[in-house]
Amino acid sequence: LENMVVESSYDGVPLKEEMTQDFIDDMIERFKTGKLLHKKYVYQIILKVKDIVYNEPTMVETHIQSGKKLTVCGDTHGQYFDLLEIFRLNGYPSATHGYLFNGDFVDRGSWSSEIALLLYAYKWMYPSSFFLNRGNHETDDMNRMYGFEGECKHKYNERVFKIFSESFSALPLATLIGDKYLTLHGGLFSDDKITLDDIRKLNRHNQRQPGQSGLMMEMLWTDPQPQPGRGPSKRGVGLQFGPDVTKRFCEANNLKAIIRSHEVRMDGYEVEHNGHCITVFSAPRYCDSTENKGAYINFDNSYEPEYHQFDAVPHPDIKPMAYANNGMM
Ligand SMILES: O=C(O)c1nn[nH]c1-c1ccccc1
Ligand SMILES: [Mn+2]
Ligand SMILES: [Mn+2]
Ligand SMILES: [Mn+2]
Repeated sequence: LENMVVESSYDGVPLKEEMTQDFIDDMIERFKTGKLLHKKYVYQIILKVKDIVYNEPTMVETHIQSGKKLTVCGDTHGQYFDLLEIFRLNGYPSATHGYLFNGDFVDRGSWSSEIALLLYAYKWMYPSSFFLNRGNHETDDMNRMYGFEGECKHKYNERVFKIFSESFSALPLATLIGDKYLTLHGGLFSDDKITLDDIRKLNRHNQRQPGQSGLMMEMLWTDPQPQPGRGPSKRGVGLQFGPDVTKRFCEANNLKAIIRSHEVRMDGYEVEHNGHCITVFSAPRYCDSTENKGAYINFDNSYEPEYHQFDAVPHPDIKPMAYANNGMM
């Protein structure tokens, strides 16, 4: 990596030892116009963020200091122009304005590498106020089927996908906000006795992919249901959990609510389970087809959720799944 040379013909801002606002600003514009980053910088960003997130706990804990803000976003699914719309409406990430992206950054939408690299650049720039939870689409099986692997190979090369995959396996699985809100991509568990400590103690590094059972799979795959108790998942993996499951979990762990994503909501968000289960989804007009809004949630140190909805914005004429290989390899 060190001895890779960036040709003098490369027209982008250089990246040296540290991430800079200039590099990020230039990157945002390059991606808007269909340009790529130099592979040297792509490797550098992914490997740096893999190192940062690898050393974070499986459940990251953060508190919001007075005068600061934290915005929680859900699935973005490669919809780069809609991600920029969030920043345009709500403010770009900064030292006083943190963001938490709650999984499913990639797949489906055809600007997945742009989203992943921009989120990673911000994680490098603001490692203690910019947070990333792993989603079920930060996994090899989904990336093979739903476009991210094909997009990486088309725009960069196979090695870029491989190191993205390694970085996804290093991502935390949950982030606790102010000891009050547990954020995770999917939802709760088949076992009522699971506590925050069990999540803290989960060693995510000895299991790269979530598999078909266990705590990691359930955190990335489960969905809420209106009926009490537990039910079968419509997805063929995981389960559905009812309002009583959520109530017991929040009471046992002194939480106000869980904040999860993983499912489209027509309003971009939905407060369910008597307020103890919040779904936030940030990919408006999902896959250019569902007429859903996107949403994000702003918190300050009052820890009162402030819900914001937003609409999809125009994007260059590249369809969703443009680089998917329809499962053939
Ligand atoms: O791609 C999606 O919509 C999605 N987002 N989270 N999980 C899924 C999904 C899609 C197909 C099959 C199973 C899960
Ligand atoms: Mn605390
Ligand atoms: Mn999703
Ligand atoms: Mn998902």
